[in-house]
Amino acid sequence: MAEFLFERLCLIGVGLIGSSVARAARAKGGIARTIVAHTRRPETLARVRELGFADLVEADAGRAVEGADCVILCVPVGAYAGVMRRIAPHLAPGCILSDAGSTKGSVIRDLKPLLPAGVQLVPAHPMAGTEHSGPDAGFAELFENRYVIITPVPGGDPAAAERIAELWRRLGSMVERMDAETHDKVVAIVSHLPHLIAFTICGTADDLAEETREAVLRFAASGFRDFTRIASSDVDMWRDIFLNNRDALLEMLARFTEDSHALARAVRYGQADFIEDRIRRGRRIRRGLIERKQA
Ligand SMILES: NC(=O)C1=CN([C@@H]2O[C@H](COP(=O)(O)OP(=O)(O)OC[C@H]3O[C@@H](n4cnc5c(N)ncnc54)[C@H](O)[C@@H]3O)[C@@H](O)[C@H]2O)C=CC1
Ligand SMILES: O=C(O)C(=O)Cc1ccc(O)cc1
Repeated sequence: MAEFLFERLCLIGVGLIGSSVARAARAKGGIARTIVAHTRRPETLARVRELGFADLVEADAGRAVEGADCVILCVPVGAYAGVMRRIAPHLAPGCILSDAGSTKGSVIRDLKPLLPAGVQLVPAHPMAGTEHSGPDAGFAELFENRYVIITPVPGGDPAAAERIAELWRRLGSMVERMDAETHDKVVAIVSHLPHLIAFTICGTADDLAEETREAVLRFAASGFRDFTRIASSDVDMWRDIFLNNRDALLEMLARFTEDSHALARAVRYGQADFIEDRIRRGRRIRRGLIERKQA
């Protein structure tokens, strides 16, 4: 067996996710002989050097990917096409190009047409994260016991997909395979819609505080506080997710809106059974997650 899974692992973007991959790869060992990190901004470059989770830090994206046998894009999904145009001429034949983006249909749409011959695309999405961003926010244990969804591209090399699966297993994750369309629907309901609701409810409460000139937010109880954690997430990342998972997100929002109207109707007409049933369902789902150690 080879000493390392990859000789040269290049991370394009080393915020929460990219820096956690680097930290976890270092901590686990045997994953990459050399870790190269690319960041655009000079301040981040200096900070990444200081943090020391990469062997090489490179300001030029093209130079960063040269000679890499695995490149992982860890930037907001709206930046993919631009990044790909810069790196494509420098990708080595035999290289595996993967990513950590939260949408998958758009990633395949933006990367596949620019893929050089001999480079394999293996899109992936770690279902792990926090509301924090930037290279200081990452930690080696982030992917431990969390799912990673791989969405292999039609006609892609199964051996390349297996190497990316192996990478994530070695970082501590459980790997599932899914087509991109199913992935986008699943994450629209479990991740993207909850964020949309959190951003919205915070705005609604803020408007109310202004209107009543009362400190509504000062008395925020724990339910609201939980929403504010989610709503404090990174602006660029979430703008790009919403714009790049538009259809699935709008479909889930329409279903949610219908269901919330049904509950509103039950409240209006005093239908206690209906209300109780909805609350019980929520409790059941939470219990299920706790039993599976996902909450
Ligand atoms: N934050 C989270 O909880 C999770 C995020 N993801 C996905 O992972 C990716 C990275 O997210 P995070 O690490 O959380 O974001 P982050 O904001 O912590 O890091 C992103 C990094 O990319 C850099 N960047 C942005 N545009 C760039 C460009 N055009 N060229 C080069 N660098 C650029 C930023 O300066 C930043 O350092 C995103 O696609 C996101 O959707 C996936 C799972 C969880
Ligand atoms: O912090 C949270 O609650 C998250 O939901 C983290 C997260 C954000 C984006 C993803 O694509 C996956 C996980």
